[in-house]
Amino acid sequence: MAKYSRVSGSVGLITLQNPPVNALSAAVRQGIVDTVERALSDPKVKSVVICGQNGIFCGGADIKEFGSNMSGPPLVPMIHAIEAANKPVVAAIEGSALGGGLELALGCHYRIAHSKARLGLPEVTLGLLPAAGGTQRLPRLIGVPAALDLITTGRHVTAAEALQLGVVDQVTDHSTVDAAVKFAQSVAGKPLDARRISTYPCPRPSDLDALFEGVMEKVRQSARGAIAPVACVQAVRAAATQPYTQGMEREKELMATLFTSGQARALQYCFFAQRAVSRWSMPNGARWDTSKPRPVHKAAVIGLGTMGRGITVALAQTGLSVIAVETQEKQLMEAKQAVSGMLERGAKRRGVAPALDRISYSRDIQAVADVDLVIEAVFEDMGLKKKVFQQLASICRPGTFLCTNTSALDVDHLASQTHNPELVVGMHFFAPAHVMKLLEVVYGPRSSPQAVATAMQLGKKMGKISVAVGNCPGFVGNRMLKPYMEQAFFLLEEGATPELVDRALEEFGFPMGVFRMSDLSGLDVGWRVRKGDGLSEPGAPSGQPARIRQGRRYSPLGDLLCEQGRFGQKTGRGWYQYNKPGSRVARSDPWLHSFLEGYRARHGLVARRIDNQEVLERCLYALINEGFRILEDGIAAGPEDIDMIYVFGYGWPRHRGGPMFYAGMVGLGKVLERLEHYHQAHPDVPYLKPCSLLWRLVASGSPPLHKWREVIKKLHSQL
Ligand SMILES: CC/C=C/CC(=O)SCCNC(=O)CCNC(=O)[C@H](O)C(C)(C)COP(=O)(O)OP(=O)(O)OC[C@H]1O[C@@H](n2cnc3c(N)ncnc32)[C@H](O)[C@@H]1OP(=O)(O)O
Repeated sequence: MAKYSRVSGSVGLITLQNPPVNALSAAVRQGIVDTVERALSDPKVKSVVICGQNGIFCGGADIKEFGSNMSGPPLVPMIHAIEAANKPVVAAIEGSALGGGLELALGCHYRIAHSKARLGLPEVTLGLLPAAGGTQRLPRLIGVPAALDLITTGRHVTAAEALQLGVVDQVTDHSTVDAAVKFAQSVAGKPLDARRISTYPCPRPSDLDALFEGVMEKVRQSARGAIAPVACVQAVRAAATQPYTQGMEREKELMATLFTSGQARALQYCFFAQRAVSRWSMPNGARWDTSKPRPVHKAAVIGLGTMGRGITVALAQTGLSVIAVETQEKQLMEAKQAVSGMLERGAKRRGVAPALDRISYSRDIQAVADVDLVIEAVFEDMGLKKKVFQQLASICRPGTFLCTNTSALDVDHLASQTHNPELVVGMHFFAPAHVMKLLEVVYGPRSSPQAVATAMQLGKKMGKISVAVGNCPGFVGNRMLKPYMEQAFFLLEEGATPELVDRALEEFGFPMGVFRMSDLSGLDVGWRVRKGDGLSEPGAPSGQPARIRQGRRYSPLGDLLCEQGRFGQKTGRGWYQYNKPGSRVARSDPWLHSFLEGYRARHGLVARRIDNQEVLERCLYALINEGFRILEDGIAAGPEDIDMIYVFGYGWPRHRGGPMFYAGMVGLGKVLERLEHYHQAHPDVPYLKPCSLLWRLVASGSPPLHKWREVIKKLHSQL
């Protein structure tokens, strides 16, 4: 909808009305067409202002409409009609002007923005391109390199940057609508020919071919198989090389391919899933909308290793007072220096003052007595964590939330060390904690809804995508990683190389394959866990075959590498070799290849040819199968939670939507059939046995992902 009024005698004021972001739904587009026509035909109106209600200009096309048959007036002719108007039209931009919202503003003759407004063409993040003339008008207005940057990254710019680039004509700190109305009065009757961006020649850089080749190369590398960024470059190239009308044709043609693509569906799913995970629920019925978080002003971090330092930085940058505790003097000094450095670098990047004085450091754990919330981040050792929790229980004032940063340990067991287990939750950060967007908030059976709500809200304040999950070994992310890595090890035993497995996964879109990732995070991390689980020697009972543990197939390859001191990048050797310890450039290692050959020979294994499809099916379907088990167990409330954990924490390519979405795209029947096939071939691998929820979903006709919760509910009610 759009409201029309006449203000200051001669200005037609059109207000977009579609809360919460004034998205350009069919009704809004119809409203704009009608009100523009009305303003242009009213002889008393000399100029027009377009604004949005509730302090936001427009969040772009209505993404919810994309899946359905789009009705109502299309954007392109609507914007052309505005640009062609014989009365000046001014866009008054408050809040956001994004996507179709900015394209609408680019069709206006003038743009005035509030200093706090943000502008951008984020269509690429939804698997699309700005197809309402954005790829053709923006380069004509601000030049090809700047337009390429905004369109291929989708980044939002501040009003100040928009002014500097020439996207807007004026920035105000006061009422944008008042400023726009005044401005509209001042330009009434003035010639408009020079204000119609589509008529501008596109500035043609002298090194056009080199420029586009360079950008295309960069985009291909960072897009990891995403098609929209490539199409964006092609569309802008059309603006730079062809007349406007032909450029618009090219824009339309490219958009037609993107619009119906699986990647666009996946990315749009991610947009909504990212928001849906904040509406958490627990199996006991507690929910985000009925649980009130408690404010947290002062927090403490215990243990200043890599994780503790990152968490301290993230809390301080959020504006909290932080008490950072490390009992070892040397560690404390090193941590203080490292944290200050991280804060200073972050502040420099964001153009703000570093939050150094928000942190006080102490060697004495008693210093945390009066904080609202503690995050324990000591070494991943249950004995040590238990001791810390016992201390915290006696030091902290009543009501203090006690959180543990653990990647796999039993949160409930830690809660039992305190007098108030309802105040205990897990906060599983990902390294580096001040950079990575994911936070798993882990509730135990005794965690109170308020504790969960408080941790979720704190995560949000820290700029994290927080996902509430139940307590089980590995929670969601690491639990699903286990079958994925296990399959990768088995593939090596059967004839693959780390290079082959990694290449298949990287071509799928992961930034790093499983072995390069393992080298980066350190092979000793998994080794320690396997030792703790009694899997790796010497915990395993003597006399059992080397490749069987606890009655199932086991690959000791990772353990054998660790026994050789090959911990990955930090030792300069792992699944690959590196120039020196700490170096990041992985090189193929002939030693590893002959080690694998020797290993196979020792165990009577005959190497066979393994192709990309098998790598993907075995690694990914085993991981997905565990995802279904997690849903079945009620550890994650819905598939969106799992998908966002994988997209934000584990490098799952966003344009593939997350593992559960991907399973739906592949077809649940196909995933089931391939798992059955592999399980028949490897009956000693329980992770390959399709779980009952997958069977049930297939039996109920493979419903779309948004209907899975109904099937899960039914399954739970029958248990
Ligand atoms: C014909 C094809 C043409 C395509 C051109 C396009 O315009 S594509 C769309 C391009 N626009 C965007 O990508 C903007 C998406 N929105 C945002 O980035 C942000 O929502 C915002 C506008 C910056 C506001 O952020 P804020 O944090 O304040 O709010 P939320 O993100 O939580 O959003 C509030 C609710 O509004 C829903 N929503 C937001 N944008 C749209 C949209 N364009 N279409 C439909 N719905 C949108 C969002 O889902 C939230 O809804 P909830 O139900 O509360 O989750």
